[in-house]
Amino acid sequence: MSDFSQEEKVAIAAVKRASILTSSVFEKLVKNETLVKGDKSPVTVGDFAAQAVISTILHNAFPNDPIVGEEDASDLRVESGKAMKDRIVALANEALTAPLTQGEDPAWGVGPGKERTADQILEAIDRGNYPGGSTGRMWTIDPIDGTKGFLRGEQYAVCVSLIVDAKVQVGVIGCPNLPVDPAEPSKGVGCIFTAVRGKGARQIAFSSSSPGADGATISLSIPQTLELKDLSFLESVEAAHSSHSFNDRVAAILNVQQPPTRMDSQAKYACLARGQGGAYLRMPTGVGYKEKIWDHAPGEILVTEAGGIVTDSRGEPLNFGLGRTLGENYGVIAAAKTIHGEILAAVQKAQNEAKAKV
Ligand SMILES: Nc1ncnc2c1ncn2[C@@H]1O[C@H](COP(=O)(O)O)[C@@H](O)[C@H]1OP(=O)(O)O
Ligand SMILES: [Mg+2]
Ligand SMILES: [Mg+2]
Ligand SMILES: [Mg+2]
Repeated sequence: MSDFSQEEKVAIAAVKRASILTSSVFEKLVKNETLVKGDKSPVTVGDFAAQAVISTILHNAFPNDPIVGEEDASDLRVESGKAMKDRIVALANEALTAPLTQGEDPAWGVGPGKERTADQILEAIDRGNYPGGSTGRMWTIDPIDGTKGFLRGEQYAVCVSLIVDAKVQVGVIGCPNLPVDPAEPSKGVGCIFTAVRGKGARQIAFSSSSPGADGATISLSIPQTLELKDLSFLESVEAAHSSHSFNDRVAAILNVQQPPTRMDSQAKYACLARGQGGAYLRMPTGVGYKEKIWDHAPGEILVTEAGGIVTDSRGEPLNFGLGRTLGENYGVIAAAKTIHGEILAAVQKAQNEAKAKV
């Protein structure tokens, strides 16, 4: 059985190249480079180009593995999408052809001379159309998680995971805008979080030449001594994505004294894994939205490997084998092992109160 070290290495390289791309796109993003998708959410040239880069690298390294990616290229295949398509092809090629860095293998389809045609870039984006399921290997890609945070210049994440028989085995999350050291934000931003099942979770600073090379890699573990009153719930910035008022009620039940920490994207899972906040609560707003597997698979393994527990509000593990979504939305509760049970009980109490009101 594979120890998944090669998969982790490839995923880190893919996330790093895509993160450099998205950072540079933000600096140059112009108004006509964002579209609104059918579900009203925004998508930028950065989302499409980053998915093309990650999909190309994964496909070169593991040609038989299917991919569940957030984006598809249909809006780029029509005449009105031509200008965006040209820009995306240029951005993806810039990222794919950048010089090799330590540990990268030209067989992954990267390095000078590895330009792709426009058709190959669109094909790479559309390779993310796998419907998911409960058996076999599959990768997930969320090229920009928290696109609204990205557009505000705040937190977003570049997210990749490998799922085998419905269980996440590898998760990698790039956070280009996240301080490397939360205690000293002036020290610089940009980190990659990575976890392999049974092998722990680590943070690697972007500035590091390669994992472990220069002391910029740290092992992550969630402190198990945090008291409930000192929690600061990690929650979405966007009130439409998870219920702020429900979290306020849970905080009151637990006598939490700190205000919540609002942040976009799976950076919330990453911060929890390195000891910030103490818990991540994501309860549905009641509009029937189904959570996507690419929005939780990397975060689930990262927090679990750092010594936390991730469940839904029934206390069940998240089910990554139901297709592209997690199925009916029972919310997400992630916290240190020592306090997860108490938070879960408070969530269920708040749910019962809400039910009694209707
Ligand atoms: N109504 C919704 N409820 C929950 N999550 C949503 C909803 N609409 C979009 N999302 C997704 O929530 C994630 C961001 O969560 P957060 O707000 O915590 O950063 C994104 O993947 C976003 O999708 P999208 O990528 O299409 O924007
Ligand atoms: Mg999106
Ligand atoms: Mg997302
Ligand atoms: Mg996204």
